[in-house]
Amino acid sequence: MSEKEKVEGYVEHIIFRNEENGYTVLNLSMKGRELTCVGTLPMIGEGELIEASGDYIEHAAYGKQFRIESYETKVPQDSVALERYLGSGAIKGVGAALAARIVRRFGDDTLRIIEEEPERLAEVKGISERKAREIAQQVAEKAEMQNAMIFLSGYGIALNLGAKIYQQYGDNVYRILKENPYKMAEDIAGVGFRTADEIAGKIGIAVDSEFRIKSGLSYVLNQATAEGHVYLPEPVLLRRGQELLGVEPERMQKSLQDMAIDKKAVIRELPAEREGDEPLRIVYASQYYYLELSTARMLHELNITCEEDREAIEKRIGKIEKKYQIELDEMQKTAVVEAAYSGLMILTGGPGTGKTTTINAMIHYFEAEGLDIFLAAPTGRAAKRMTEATGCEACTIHRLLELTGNVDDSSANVHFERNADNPLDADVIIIDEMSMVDIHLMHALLSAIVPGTRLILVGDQNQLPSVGPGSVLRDLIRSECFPIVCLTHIFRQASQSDIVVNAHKIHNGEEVILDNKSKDFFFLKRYDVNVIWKVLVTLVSQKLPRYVDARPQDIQILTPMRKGALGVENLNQILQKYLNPPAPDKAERENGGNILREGDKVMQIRNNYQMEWEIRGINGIVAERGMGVFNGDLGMIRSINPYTEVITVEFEEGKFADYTFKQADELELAYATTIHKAQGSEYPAVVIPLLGGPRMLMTRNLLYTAVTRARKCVTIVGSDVTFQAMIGNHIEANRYTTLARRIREMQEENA
Ligand SMILES: Nc1ncnc2c1ncn2[C@@H]1O[C@H](COP(=O)(O)OP(=O)(O)OP(=O)(O)O)[C@@H](O)[C@H]1O
Repeated sequence: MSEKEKVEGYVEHIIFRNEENGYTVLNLSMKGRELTCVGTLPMIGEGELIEASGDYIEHAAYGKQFRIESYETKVPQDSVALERYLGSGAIKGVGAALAARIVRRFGDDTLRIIEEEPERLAEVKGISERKAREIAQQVAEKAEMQNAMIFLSGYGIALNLGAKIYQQYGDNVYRILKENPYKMAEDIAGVGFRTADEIAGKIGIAVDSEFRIKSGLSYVLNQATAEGHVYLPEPVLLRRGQELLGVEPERMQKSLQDMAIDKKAVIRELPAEREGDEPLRIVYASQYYYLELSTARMLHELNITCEEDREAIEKRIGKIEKKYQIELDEMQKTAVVEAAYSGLMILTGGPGTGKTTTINAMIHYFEAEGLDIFLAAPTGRAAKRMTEATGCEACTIHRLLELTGNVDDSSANVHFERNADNPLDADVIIIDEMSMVDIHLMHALLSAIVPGTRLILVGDQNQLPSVGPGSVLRDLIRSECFPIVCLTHIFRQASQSDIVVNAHKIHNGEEVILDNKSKDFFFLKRYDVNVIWKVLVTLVSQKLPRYVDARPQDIQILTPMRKGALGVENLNQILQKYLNPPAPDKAERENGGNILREGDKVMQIRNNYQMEWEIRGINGIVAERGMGVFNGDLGMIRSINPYTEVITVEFEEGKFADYTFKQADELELAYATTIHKAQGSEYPAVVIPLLGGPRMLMTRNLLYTAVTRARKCVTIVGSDVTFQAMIGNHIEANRYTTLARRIREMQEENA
């Protein structure tokens, strides 16, 4: 390895800094000479003196630069530099003028005074004794932090991570790292088991250390929830643990017991499936055990029967049918009766079986009773669809529960204003698209509902399960503890639609005829990726917009995967190239390796409840303002302004939202999206490229979800073999959950 070069100088100017990873470009002033340096220096401020080592590199555009690998800040020695350092903003409450006065008073002795006799700073006009102590403390803290960073970098910890670790532990950092670096995985966002394990390896923590095993097992349980499981069977946990840690199962079992004693894990037994077998031990990360348990308890409490006269209910339904000129079939009527009777009821059914019609009848029924009804769905798009279908305002469940604070994609760490202390003030709550609700959200929802409020849960249990852990809707149905109405009849209008008919066939594993005689279901057999790409472009840009009378951006390509030739990432590159190529009048912005360009179709990829939008009328006058752009919302980039660093996106209904360049990572090109992402959404026309893929992914369920996203037309482009294989592939990624069991236990206990 070549000898590292060393440079020393003052940070003259910070040219650029990426706040997320601390990557910084700065000008270093070195005895009259200036040098551009680059590197990870998250905490360095202008005016600070640093000694850095690294090497010189030649950048194609910017010329000679110094690449910093490691550095140390130094306290400046001469009074001019010291004045600069103190006044640079590095010390809170000391500006340039005050720094000048301090240095004028103490000259070259300034530093010694600050370190050894800080009370004397009060001799300077404008500095009280208290402030003198504060300044001294800050200087000392900076020095301590510097030492900690040097210590951490000794274990290969990058500076930005080091800063986070130091922020969390302060002076305890030395003790914690030497004793149990795995604690970091629990305490610090961005440090997982693997990072902690790597550091532990360098520190020399034993492979079979208790801390390591416990942290590893917690990590495995956590990973399992990311796959949708709520618990793991002990043998699965130990096997995965062994793969991760390289430790024998017997050794891990002991740690597992300790975790249970420490309430980090809960161990339970499931009765053996076959007589004579041992019961199966299962392990939960504690919070999930209690999530299920209290969800089951709250469901049980809501599950009451209202005192209503069946005949009177049916009479009222009759009146509604007359008034709204609908004729409900027997099952639909039963659903409305059950809804009137029950504290909690479930309505399920596939596409076109009349769920929406039934919801509408329920709404009319309860409205006629003078009851307050709230409607909600798990995603913004699903809520919008519910609003359109019912003519009543529906919102997201998060909004219903008045989410506050920071939102990430998981529902795990969010705070809701509506909860057990401040429950929802409604007589009836109807939730649509229940298949997308995970155990966290269900728990939060139930916490905000008091017995006496009717809860009606509507969904299609054959859609893909929720992204988050649990399979709530299915478990509720499986428990057989609640009134359920399952609609199965496909109504006349719906039965003329091959989308609906084929969706049911796919679900039942029946053969789908691909003769292209349909008006709304097409299959284009193509087996060459290059050809498929071309077909997709023509379909989206020319054929389908005409066929379904929609704009090209309303045609949605849905693909099973993110990676690969027909994955989201690649398809978006190709479609962008053809549908929205670069042009001199179209501004662009690079975003995480991709280009965002004026005219691009984009998707918001996380819920942002704080994002402001406005609907602009003629002449740009604002007609309406609001907040919130949601995961899955689709829009078009209308402008990119490099000077104000703003990207303006027009979402559906003419809602304009301004993104700063920093917020651009909430946007993704959306010519193609994954089928998973499209859950709960509908589009006029859907195009599905299919050409092989992993068997675990290419399931009947996935195809069913994709097909049922289309309102007017489905076109599948690719291999009929893959298509048929998907219909035949009924493996469902089984989720380890015990909600149904807990519900039944709750019912038995209270019987
Ligand atoms: N009782 C009924 N009599 C006649 N037609 C009906 C009846 N119920 C529903 N329909 C018709 O069947 C079609 C599908 O109904 P609806 O939209 O309520 O079903 P859905 O289950 O919500 O479907 P999807 O999940 O696909 O939105 C609609 O055209 C609707 O008008």
